[in-house]
Amino acid sequence: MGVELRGLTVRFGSTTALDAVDLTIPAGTVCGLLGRNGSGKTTMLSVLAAFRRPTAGAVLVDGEDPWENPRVLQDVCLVRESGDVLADLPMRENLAYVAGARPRFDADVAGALMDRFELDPAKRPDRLSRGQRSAFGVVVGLASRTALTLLDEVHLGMDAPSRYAFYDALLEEYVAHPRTIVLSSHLIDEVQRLLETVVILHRGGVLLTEDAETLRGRGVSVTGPAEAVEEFTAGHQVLSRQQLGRTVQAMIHGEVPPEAAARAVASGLELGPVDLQDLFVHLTAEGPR
Ligand SMILES: Nc1ncnc2c1ncn2[C@@H]1O[C@H](COP(=O)(O)OP(=O)(O)OP(=O)(O)O)[C@@H](O)[C@H]1O
Repeated sequence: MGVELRGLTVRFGSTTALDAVDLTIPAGTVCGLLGRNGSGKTTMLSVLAAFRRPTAGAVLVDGEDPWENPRVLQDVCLVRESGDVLADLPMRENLAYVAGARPRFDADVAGALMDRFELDPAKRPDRLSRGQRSAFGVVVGLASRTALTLLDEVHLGMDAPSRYAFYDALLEEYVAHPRTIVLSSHLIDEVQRLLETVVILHRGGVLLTEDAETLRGRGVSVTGPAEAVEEFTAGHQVLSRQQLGRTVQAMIHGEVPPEAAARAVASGLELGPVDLQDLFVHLTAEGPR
C-alpha cells in the first residue's frame, strides 16, 4: 500500500501540527520518518491510520481515504510507543484479538517474536516493564503483516540488544513479505541501515523526501591523519569532527568532485557516505522551537 498526502493540514486549536503537506510514500519500501520533537510525525501517522481526521486536505492509502474504510484499515497497523494493546488482558488474548482483526496475521511469527523478546504470553501488558511493553508492540506490528505498517517510536523503551533484535526481525520480515513500513525514530544512527527512503518533517512541513542512498550522497565522511583531513576539508562545510589519537574523521556537507576524491584516496584518506544523523542535525538545526 502506497500513501499519498495532498495539502494535509492538521490543527490543534491555534497550533498547526501539519501545514499543507504534500507527500508520496511508494508502496513496498521501508521509509524513515524523521523530525525533531513536535515536527508532526505522530500526527501524520495518526492520520494515516485514521486515528485522527485532518483539518483539511486529502489522505490516500492505497488510493482511498482510510477514514471509516474497513478494506483499507484491516491492512493498516499503527503501533505507538504507548503500545496500543489491551493492557489488562494477557498477551495471549491480545494476540488472539489481533488475529481476528488482521487477515494476514501470522501466529507463528508472533510466537517466534515472543520467544525472541522473552515475553511470557500469560502476562498482561500492564504488568510488563516499559521495554517489554515496547517489545510486545513490535510483536503486534510485525506479526500483523499489514500492507501498511506504521511504527511510531516503537523501540524507544527497549534496551540495545532488544532494539537490535527488533531491527533484524524487521528486515527479515520485510524481505520475506515485502510491505510498506513507516518507521519514526530519533535513533537515526541505529535505524539508518534499514531505510530505503527518508522523509524529514520540520515545523509541520516536509523538509525533504529522498531515497536513503541519494541522501547519503549529499555529503562525505573522510577519515585519516589529522593534517591530511584538515587539508581536504578546508573550504568545505564540516558537519562534525572526531579525533582519536592522530586519526580524524570529519563529515562534510556537499559533493566532492571525482578527481578530488581520487586524489584524497591516493593520499591515504578513506572516503565514505555521510552519517545521516549529522546531516539531519545540520538540516534541521535552527535551535529549539
Ligand atoms: N492532542 C494535541 N493537542 C494539542 N496539540 C497537539 C496534540 N497533539 C500534538 N500536538 C501538537 O502538534 C505538534 C506536532 O506534534 P507531534 O506529536 O505530531 O510531533 P512529533 O514529531 O511526533 O514529536 P516527538 O518527536 O516529540 O514525538 C506539536 O506542536 C504538538 O504540541
